[in-house]
Amino acid sequence: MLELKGISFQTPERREILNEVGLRLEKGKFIVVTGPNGGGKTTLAKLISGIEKPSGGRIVFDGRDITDMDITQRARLGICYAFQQPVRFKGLTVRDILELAAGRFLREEELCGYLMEVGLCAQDYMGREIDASLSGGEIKRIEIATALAREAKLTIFDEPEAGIDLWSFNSLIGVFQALRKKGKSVMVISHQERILAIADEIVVLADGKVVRHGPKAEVFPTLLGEQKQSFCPRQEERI
Ligand SMILES: Nc1ncnc2c1ncn2[C@@H]1O[C@H](COP(=O)(O)OP(=O)(O)OP(=O)(O)O)[C@@H](O)[C@H]1O
Repeated sequence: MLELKGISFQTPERREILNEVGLRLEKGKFIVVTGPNGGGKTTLAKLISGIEKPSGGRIVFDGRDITDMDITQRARLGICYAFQQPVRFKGLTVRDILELAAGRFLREEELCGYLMEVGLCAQDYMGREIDASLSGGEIKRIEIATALAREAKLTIFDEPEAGIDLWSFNSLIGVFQALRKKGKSVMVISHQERILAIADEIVVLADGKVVRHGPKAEVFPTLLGEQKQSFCPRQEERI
């Protein structure tokens, strides 16, 4: 359903962030992208969602070349990106942003359903404004509920575990599993062992390249070994 063909990205200063990344994500799969800080994971997510444009390569989604499409066109095709740092929208309520995400009016039981999935009581939160009065964890959960309401074919979560407590973390795992059950594709950028453990596939991105990609059973054990050795993508160059 999603195919990245030789995707490269350079900064305006011509620093290479991604170098000919090739990747295939099948429908209904749960894929986790991991790797050292600064490896290019968020950049990859921005390229898929259309926030950034690649300096080389093509992106194909559901058989269509989307490389030149903007973020809105890609969202219409069913690509949703949940940000690492959720956005606060002054003046809009939780109900408003969930309805904006769904693209229609939502009945109370639907709102309840989305908010319950992230452990929030609809009665308490529906009318709340998305402003500084909400805690970081609440904002994060609302962002995840918004991603659910979009019912996108592909949802990309960037470090969704950041800043949420253990209880919410458990419901986050439930959210991923629910999406997979519905046949949706999910790409999660994460360093979290428990998220890696439920992946169908794991991609390791380091120094702008895919250094490993395969079924969880193959990649996960090697990853644990690498973490213990304090993984360094440039190790070979240093030897
Ligand atoms: N527009 C830009 N201009 C300059 N440098 C950039 C730009 N975008 C990304 N970078 C750099 O590219 C590298 C990769 O960034 P990216 O955010 O994709 O990494 P990441 O793998 O998501 O890291 P982390 O695990 O720390 O979130 C970083 O060194 C970052 O500073």
